[in-house]
Amino acid sequence: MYSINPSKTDAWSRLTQLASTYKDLRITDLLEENERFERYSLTLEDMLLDFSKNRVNDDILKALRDLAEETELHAAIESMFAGKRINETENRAVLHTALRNQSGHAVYFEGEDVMPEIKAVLNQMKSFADQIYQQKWLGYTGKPIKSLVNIGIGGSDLGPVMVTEALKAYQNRNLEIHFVSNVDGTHLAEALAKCDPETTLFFIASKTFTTQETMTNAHSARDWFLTQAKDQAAVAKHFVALSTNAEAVTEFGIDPKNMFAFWDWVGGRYSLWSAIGLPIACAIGFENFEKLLGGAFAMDEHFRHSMFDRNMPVILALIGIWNTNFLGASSEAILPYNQYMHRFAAYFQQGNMESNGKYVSRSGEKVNYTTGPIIWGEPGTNGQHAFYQLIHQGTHLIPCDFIAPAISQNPIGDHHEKLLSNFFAQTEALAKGKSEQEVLSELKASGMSEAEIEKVLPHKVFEGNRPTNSILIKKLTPRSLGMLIALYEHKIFVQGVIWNIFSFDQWGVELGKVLAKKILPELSGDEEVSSHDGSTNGLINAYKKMRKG
Ligand SMILES: O=P(O)(O)OC[C@H]1O[C@H](O)[C@H](O)[C@@H](O)[C@@H]1O
Repeated sequence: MYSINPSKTDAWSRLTQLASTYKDLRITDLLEENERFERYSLTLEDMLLDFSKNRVNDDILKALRDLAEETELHAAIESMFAGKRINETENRAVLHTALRNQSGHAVYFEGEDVMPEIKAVLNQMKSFADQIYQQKWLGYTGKPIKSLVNIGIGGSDLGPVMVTEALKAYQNRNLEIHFVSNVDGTHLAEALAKCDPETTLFFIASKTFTTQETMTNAHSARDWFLTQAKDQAAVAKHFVALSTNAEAVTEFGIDPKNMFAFWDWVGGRYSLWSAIGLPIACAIGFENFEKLLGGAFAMDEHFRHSMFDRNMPVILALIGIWNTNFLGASSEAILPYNQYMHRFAAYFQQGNMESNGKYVSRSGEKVNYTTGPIIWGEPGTNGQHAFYQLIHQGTHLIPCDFIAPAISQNPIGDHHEKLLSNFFAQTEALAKGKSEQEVLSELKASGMSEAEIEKVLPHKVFEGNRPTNSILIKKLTPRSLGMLIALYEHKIFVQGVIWNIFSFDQWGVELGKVLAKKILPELSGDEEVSSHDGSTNGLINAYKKMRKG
């Protein structure tokens, strides 16, 4: 892939100038512009993206689009969809979009259409998911499966957890689903305490089938199962594997018939669309899983074919770049006003931070600009009572995405109106703030003394001018969720292209893994350890003393 330093482009110089020309741009003034909302919002099906509450105007947006042109975003998009090996440091293509390609057209990788093998796995998933969803799959004693346990971590956990939680309204409630990711035995123990081996099905989800946490949990789960079942042959009815590594799956003892394959051109954090999505399909039914894929496909088409000025992922990405590189934001909050979406921010924490948390450019040099922001968030309104204080009055600029469905799946009294009134109020408050004059007249009207007013006044003033995007969807359905996820995936992709980094590798997670492997044998026995730095030796030796009880 080509390497273009964005900071050397004409657009970047212009954006730097614009940041100084427009340093006093106020969102409230911008919102006075004629038809700002109409011009600064986009719709796709039932999804509305309002980006009008940002510190951007037409000049800035134009320069941002020029930046996308100069960094050859068009070509990059085509390279991804065309199955080029854009993940260069792992020499892999990036084709999660093929997994949800419902166009009926071929997708080629190295001259071969990948769609037949994708369809074959989807069919295998369908027939399995149907049996689980309809509770026709029987365990070794003839009882139907009731508990589903997904054992996986990172991309083999966060996507399935986030989606099954988000789509709980579609779940077969006779099934219980548990997710075990942490190698902390507590995670497995607590899940197994709710399960009966006769009616439990384990999904061992690992792209590589070598991840320490997952394999440890998988072996312990199998031991737990066999303690009761006592028959190796029973494993076939209770363990399935979701992986790219057929050899390791067979070695673990899972029947190849019970393996659901995917391919090395599916990145872990982009894998919920693949066999990794099997627990989702089992929980909500395969038809709903297909609708999820369909929503993502609709966003893929929009992303691939829309002009940059009408392109939701591109707009979100460009505004993010403006906030990060020209307004100095280092973090972004994702705030869904929907309790079902409580793992959405955590999911995109991995999506963003593993993808764009890189300081080395595509040509191998250290970058001279900021790349991926820190991503975090919690559902509204809970966050309002926890961390919004800092977003409103802290010293950091934290651009926020607010997401909400118009229709609740649980319409109780006026809960939803109350929820939505907070959703609208927060973006308004963040933009507008509260001036000294407003606070002053309020305090005067309350009858407060001059001295008291002087004391509290500065604390009650809100500068405002905090940028937000609002995403409204009609209802949280498999389709709209699919669209939303793909929207953020493509935003991350666009930003990685412009920042000139490789978004699809994750070498940064390796070092700690390697060191942990080295330390593990040192933890057995009571001998003092001296092979590390003073702090690490001290900690290990203190641990050895403490564990004696
Ligand atoms: O699916 P697996 O091969 O078990 O990998 C699970 C996870 O672990 C790795 O360390 C990566 O950081 C993640 O991107 C990946 O999703």
